[in-house]
Amino acid sequence: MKPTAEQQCAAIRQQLADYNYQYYVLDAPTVPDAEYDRLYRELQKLEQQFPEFITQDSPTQRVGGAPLAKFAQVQHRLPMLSLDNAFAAEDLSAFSKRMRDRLDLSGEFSFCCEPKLDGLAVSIRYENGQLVQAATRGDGYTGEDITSNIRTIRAIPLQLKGESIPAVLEVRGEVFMPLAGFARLNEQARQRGDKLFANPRNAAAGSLRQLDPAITATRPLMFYAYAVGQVEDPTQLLDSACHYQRLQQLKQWGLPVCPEIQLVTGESAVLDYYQQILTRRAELAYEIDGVVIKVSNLAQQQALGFVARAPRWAIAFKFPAQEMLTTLLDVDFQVGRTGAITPVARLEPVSVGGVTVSNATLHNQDEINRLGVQIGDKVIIRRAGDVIPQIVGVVLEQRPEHAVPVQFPSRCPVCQAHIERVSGEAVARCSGGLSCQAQLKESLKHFVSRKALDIDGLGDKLVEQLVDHALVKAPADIFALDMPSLLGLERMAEKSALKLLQAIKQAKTTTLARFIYALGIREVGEATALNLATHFASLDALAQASNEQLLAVSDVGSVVAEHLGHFFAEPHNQAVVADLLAQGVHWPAMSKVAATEQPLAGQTVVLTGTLQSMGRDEAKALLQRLGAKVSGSVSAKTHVVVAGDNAGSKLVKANELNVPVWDEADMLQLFQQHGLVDA
Ligand SMILES: NC(=O)c1ccc[n+]([C@@H]2O[C@H](COP(=O)([O-])OP(=O)(O)OC[C@H]3O[C@@H](n4cnc5c(N)ncnc54)[C@H](O)[C@@H]3O)[C@@H](O)[C@H]2O)c1
Ligand SMILES: [Zn+2]
Repeated sequence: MKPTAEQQCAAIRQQLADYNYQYYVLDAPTVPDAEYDRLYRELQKLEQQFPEFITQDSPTQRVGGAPLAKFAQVQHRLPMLSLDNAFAAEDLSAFSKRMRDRLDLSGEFSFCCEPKLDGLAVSIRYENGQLVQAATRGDGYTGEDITSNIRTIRAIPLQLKGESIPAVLEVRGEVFMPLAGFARLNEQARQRGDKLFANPRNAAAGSLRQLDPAITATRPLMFYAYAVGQVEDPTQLLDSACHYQRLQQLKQWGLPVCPEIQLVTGESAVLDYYQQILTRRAELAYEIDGVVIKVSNLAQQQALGFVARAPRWAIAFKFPAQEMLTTLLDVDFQVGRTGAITPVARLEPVSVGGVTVSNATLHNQDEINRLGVQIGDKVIIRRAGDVIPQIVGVVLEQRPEHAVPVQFPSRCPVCQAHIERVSGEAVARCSGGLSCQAQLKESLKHFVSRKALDIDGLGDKLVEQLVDHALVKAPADIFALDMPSLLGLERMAEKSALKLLQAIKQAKTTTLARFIYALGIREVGEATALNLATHFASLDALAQASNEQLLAVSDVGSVVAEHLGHFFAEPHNQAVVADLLAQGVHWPAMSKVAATEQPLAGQTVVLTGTLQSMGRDEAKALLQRLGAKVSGSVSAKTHVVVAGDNAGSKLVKANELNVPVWDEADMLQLFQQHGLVDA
């Protein structure tokens, strides 16, 4: 039987009450705000249709949650209310129209536009400029006494400064946790194996509502004031001000106020503000979930007054939610270049922060265990700023009966080799090496990439085809490719095959640094490869280097040294290298310059423009071997500027300052003289 409207209302109210309790009292919500908001709107709609079913305790009529008994209680002299929400421009026009009708006004409103900080509301009471009490919002009428905790937040003055401070001033604002602090706090918790905070709001609420203020003191909390509550002020300074001016006044008394706040006229300016803040959302140091639009004129505010749980003169214009609920459809296991197995969540596509998300990384087995996630679960996806989407939680209450635990494979899904997990490391790896097609493909993609051997026209798709057709089983096979084998591939015409063979031939001439990088040794990036090349000057010297010799290279620590040692000790890798050399891969010989032979010692050199014979980094490394300090900007202290093609302002500056200028040939000549490159 279909439930009646009254039963439906009751069921939603109960569900929202549970969510409220988890969110406000426990500081541990189980569903994203967007899910709460969806259900809330459903209730609002039902209640609009059937006003007879509205109850006093409906979440649409009340604010927040009951204060925790473990804190002393504080009665708010003026209630601390919530805000109505707008989700689209239409909601904003409706808001303006409602107010205009009520006030019988035809002109535009002055709106104070403020970021909607995602933290928790607090009230701070100053008497004669001294902080005497602080409280949470609680249920809007009664809050929790958190005075000692608030006193630990350095941004909040204990004593106001300046002139005409009211006898009593109740400041309202948001306590929140900046994103950097949130990331740090969670990283520490992860290292200790503790539970993580789902988002900065929960972290702020959980940190502030501690019985022990010493704990609060260690948490990176911040505060911005956004309103004035009760005032007793013989000078009546605040009475004649508008809301925006009041905030400016609070700032003068030493209270932090958000610098993004703006006073604007009319609705279209509000939309501009919304857009502008939305564009900059990811740049802000703290999380916001929208903007708050307030009528700034206090007489108008007064005339508009309040409804059940929110003022009529303000609205929260929400941004697209950064956390959404969706379903985990499956987990795939991807094999990376070094064999690392990464579980990837396949999700029911969902729009998060304005972008459709259908995959999210699950990192590793530890992460899966920590989340306790099962296939079929409802999961919370978070996508904040440019950070890749994450699964931050599971809604256990909504786990379906058919949910199945995620089975981490014991064999590589591609080559069936054993998966190894080094104790103390979170990563599991396929032990197949280059005999694993997945690792082979990723290694080859790396091998031919721009900063490695840089083979033009050998893109990812083609690499996969070459491996799938068994034309390439190791990097050296690339150099054995010929016309007939290439023409056997789909969509490969003679002309492009010819071009590709040409590019492959050209790539045989490379540099030692590129070659080392191309080998894909773990944690040996471009910069490290270059350092190794300049330091050892030959592949043999590098391959035979002892651990101590490796550690002597700048940028090489014990982990990298160990990876290098392992790599070159492995017969399989020795064969890969030998085959490449046998195929004619080569590079200009480099001789090690004796330490005494440093003709550029003590000189500052600036490189500018495009070089023809080598990259900027290579030139820099060679200059450094000759003793030069390579700098990025030209000054009177510069000894030489090396100008390649299209040199611009640095060359102009060098000429202005009479700094000697070399062209590329001058530099090459010096390198040749010292045997750094072939003549
Ligand atoms: N996930 C859950 O289970 C769950 C449960 C309950 C509530 N919630 C979330 O909380 C919302 C309701 O909470 P609420 O009543 O605190 O309302 P709200 O967060 O939507 O808006 C009111 C609050 O905004 C804050 N605020 C931030 N910047 C402000 C500014 N410049 N001026 C004025 N206020 C500012 C204040 O703390 C104020 O109390 C819901 O819409 C939902 O998103 C989620
Ligand atoms: Zn494998």
